Amino acid sequence: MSDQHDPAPYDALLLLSFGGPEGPDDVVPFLENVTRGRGIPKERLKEVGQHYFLFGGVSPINDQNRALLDALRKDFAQAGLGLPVHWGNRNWAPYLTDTLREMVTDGRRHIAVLTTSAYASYSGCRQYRENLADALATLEAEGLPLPRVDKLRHYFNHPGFVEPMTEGVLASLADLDPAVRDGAHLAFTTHSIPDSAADTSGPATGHGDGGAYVRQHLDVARTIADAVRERTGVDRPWKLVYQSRSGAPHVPWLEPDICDHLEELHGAGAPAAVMVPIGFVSDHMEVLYDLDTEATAKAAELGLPVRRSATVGSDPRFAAAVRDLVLERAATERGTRVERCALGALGPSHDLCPIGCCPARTERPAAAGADSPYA
Ligand SMILES: CC1=C(CCC(=O)O)c2cc3nc(cc4[nH]c(cc5[nH]c(cc1n2)c(C)c5CCC(=O)O)c(CCC(=O)O)c4C)C(CCC(=O)O)=C3C
Ligand SMILES: [Fe+2]
Repeated sequence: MSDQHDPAPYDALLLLSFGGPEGPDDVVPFLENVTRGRGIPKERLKEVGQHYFLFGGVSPINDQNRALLDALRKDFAQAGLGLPVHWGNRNWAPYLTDTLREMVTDGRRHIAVLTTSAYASYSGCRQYRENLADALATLEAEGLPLPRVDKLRHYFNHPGFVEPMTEGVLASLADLDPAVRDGAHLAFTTHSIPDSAADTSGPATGHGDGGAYVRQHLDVARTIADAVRERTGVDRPWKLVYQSRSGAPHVPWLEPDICDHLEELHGAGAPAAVMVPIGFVSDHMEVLYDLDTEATAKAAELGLPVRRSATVGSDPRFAAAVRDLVLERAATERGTRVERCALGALGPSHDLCPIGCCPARTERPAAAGADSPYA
């Protein structure tokens, strides 16, 4: 971890997230926000709406972000870091534009941004950068001073993100019947995205073959599988699989789906499986419905014992990792050399997305990258 304690030049941290409905009346407008201009079939929207209604129209994601905010504030205070932490979303209140306006009105001028997506991809990275550009354009039109916004690097391989998940897998294994524990397979899971989006994820130099999105997930999966093998003395088979597919059926998305994978494992005689949601930062609806409800029901139907391991959520080690990322980037911005923590084989990700990183289908302004129209 970085031993610097100076957040300068930053005067605030912005937690930038997805947002979710907080009651039944929010569900349809939320889904309209998410899918505007994205060509999602009506049938899929109806189905996803039902997932939310099953939980009273409330996504857990907002409370999980509130808990993360608390954890970050507590961690920063304990470390003597006088950095205010704010929160804004892409798709629901508190909206990013409103939060950024408030921050600027309060005098914030150089803001570090943490997104609740740890990996490269259009949805997890550039789209947030586009949201930042849109918000800056609004403030500009309102005649407000523009802050500089710096997006913190992808943290998929930061020990504060990976290690709590490794412990989660160990806990899930311990929770399985000893008779099936050693034979349990590890099914690492993440959000499916279109093949085309995966292939163009990350810097242009690494495009093709699933791009940075797949490579980064494979690296985390291997790191966790290796650590679990070392800690348990058992070498378990593992695979990276996908969930939460949407889009039109004729468009190829990353496969296999977790449910198909469970079926295949069962067919091949696997005695049990642990589903490890490495693609997600908290137990939001994609975890609660797609894994804990749908995939778990599928496993029960098959008679395959499964457990779903924990996401980092507001784990204090994750909060400390965020502090490390802020201080690391602050030191870099000041021109100081600094240690950049990373597990696995890929090394620390870039600070500034290069031109052509995770391109959009239709090019739009994106902030906090080499192609940003803002300083
Ligand atoms: C890579 C990725 C992440 C992980 C990174 C990250 O965390 O950012 C993620 C997270 C999330 N996705 C979420 C919800 C939804 N995603 C949708 C649709 C889509 N996601 C996509 C990708 C991702 N999504 C894509 C390519 C689409 C197709 C439409 C498009 O190209 O934009 C839809 C529309 C209906 C549907 O088709 O499912 C919904 C409702 C929630 C909130 C959950 C809650 O409420 O608790 C979260 C955290
Ligand atoms: Fe999504």
